[in-house]
Amino acid sequence: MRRMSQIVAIDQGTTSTRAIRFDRSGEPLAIEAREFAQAYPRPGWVEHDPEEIWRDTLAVVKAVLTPEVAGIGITNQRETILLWERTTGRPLHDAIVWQDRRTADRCDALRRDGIEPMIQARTGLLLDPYFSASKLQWLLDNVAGARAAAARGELAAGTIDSFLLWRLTGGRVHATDVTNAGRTMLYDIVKGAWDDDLLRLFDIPAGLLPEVRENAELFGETDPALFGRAIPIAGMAGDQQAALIGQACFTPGMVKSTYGTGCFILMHTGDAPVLSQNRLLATPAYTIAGERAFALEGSSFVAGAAIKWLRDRLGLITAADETAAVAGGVPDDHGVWLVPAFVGLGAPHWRPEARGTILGLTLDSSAAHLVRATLESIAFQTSDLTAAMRADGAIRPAALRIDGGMAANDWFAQFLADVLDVAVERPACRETTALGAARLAGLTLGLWPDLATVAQGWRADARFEPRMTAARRDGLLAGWRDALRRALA
Ligand SMILES: Nc1ncnc2c1ncn2[C@@H]1O[C@H](COP(=O)(O)OP(=O)(O)O)[C@@H](O)[C@H]1O
Ligand SMILES: O=P(O)(O)OC[C@H](O)CO
Repeated sequence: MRRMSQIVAIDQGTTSTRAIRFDRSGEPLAIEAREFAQAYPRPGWVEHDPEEIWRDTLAVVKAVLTPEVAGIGITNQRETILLWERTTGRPLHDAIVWQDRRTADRCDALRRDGIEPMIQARTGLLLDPYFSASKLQWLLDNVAGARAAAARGELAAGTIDSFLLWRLTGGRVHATDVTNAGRTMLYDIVKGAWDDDLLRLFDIPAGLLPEVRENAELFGETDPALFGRAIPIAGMAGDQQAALIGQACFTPGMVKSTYGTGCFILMHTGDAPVLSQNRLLATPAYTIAGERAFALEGSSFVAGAAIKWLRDRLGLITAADETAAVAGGVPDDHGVWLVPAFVGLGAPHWRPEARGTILGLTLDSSAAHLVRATLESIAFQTSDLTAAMRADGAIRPAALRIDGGMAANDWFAQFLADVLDVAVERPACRETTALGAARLAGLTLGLWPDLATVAQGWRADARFEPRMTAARRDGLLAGWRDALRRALA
């Protein structure tokens, strides 16, 4: 019999569902991906069809699965929430996606009631429709029959990890992990438990929620009817925390930034949460073998989504990877500024009502200037987040480790290093999020003995040193602040 020494990671992201098979050295051997539909039923609303996500998950896992696979790790877009029937597994409604702003008024009302300090102290989060709690309350209040069925104990709620785990185990396991629980706004990250006061505040019956587990443990086994055998599901984490693990940021002060649909920068802060004074989030980074780690997070909602918008809505490019050459083909942005507040602004502003803004157009502004301004804006947003981290006491990191779809863009990576005045490193394995989920499952199954061994497996393939003059950097950042002020006005 061949040795089972490979792991399949399921990476259920905002725009695609992927499965990647990794070998014992953390090398990706096979990858299968499916893009899926984004539904925008009203302005500011974003939904996903859970059945489509499930079909894609099955298809991508089947495409990469071999007899050598010892286990599965799951990582997922965070906060996105749904309700399903316990008996049939049938979702009651489309999943409400993390970008969805429909509960902005509810969050405003709670802020006016002075609830935010209590929420921050317990959950590390700030009052914003981004998190799951107000979305779950919306589902219970607006889907016909949902509240009554929940009261009868007929429903389960969960983030996408939890839904996939339920389906993969044939409806036997209703669990989540500490990183996903930490994004619901219903979980006390210090006590490590669902919070009764928050459940009451959002009117959510405790019986709806999954059991919360550590990140590297046996969550269950796949229903043999799905893949022909029972495969252990041995690791789980939200995608940004999985990327932190895939980037081997295991010691306080290490920092990674992921540029997928949005941009999420996480700094390891050790074994206790650091509550931000500068509108960042404190969030569980991972719990492994009883050891808890926390992170300080800056979340901005739009990164690659802006590139997708240039391609799909404006038609200025035909493929995302054209943007590097287009931006590099003009000497500067020609005074064009874009503030990518397409779904409001996340950290450190938290303004759900803000909308995208373009400034500084003249008759000789070109498509290339707008493409360049879009890439620049994503680096400027990162700069605002690292400035907030410094204001919270973080020391300047030795380097910023980047990943996600946009990290492939050399022009962007160089501009980011220039604007931050920090070296930017890109790992050899670009599928960092999936690698993190694979590492978790491999730790459970004994493929890797500990985090130190995992850290030895991290390699950079490119390093971008800052080379912009301070005067130019300061000028650009002053221009960005002015554009932001106008977008927020
Ligand atoms: N070379 C590139 N330059 C800029 N953006 C890119 C490039 N390649 C991919 N992207 C963007 O990255 C995003 C996809 O990244 P990915 O990490 O797969 O996202 P997600 O996990 O959120 O679905 C897309 O929005 C795409 O527009
Ligand atoms: O789909 P991504 O990779 O942009 O990640 C989404 C985040 O988890 C949202 O919090």
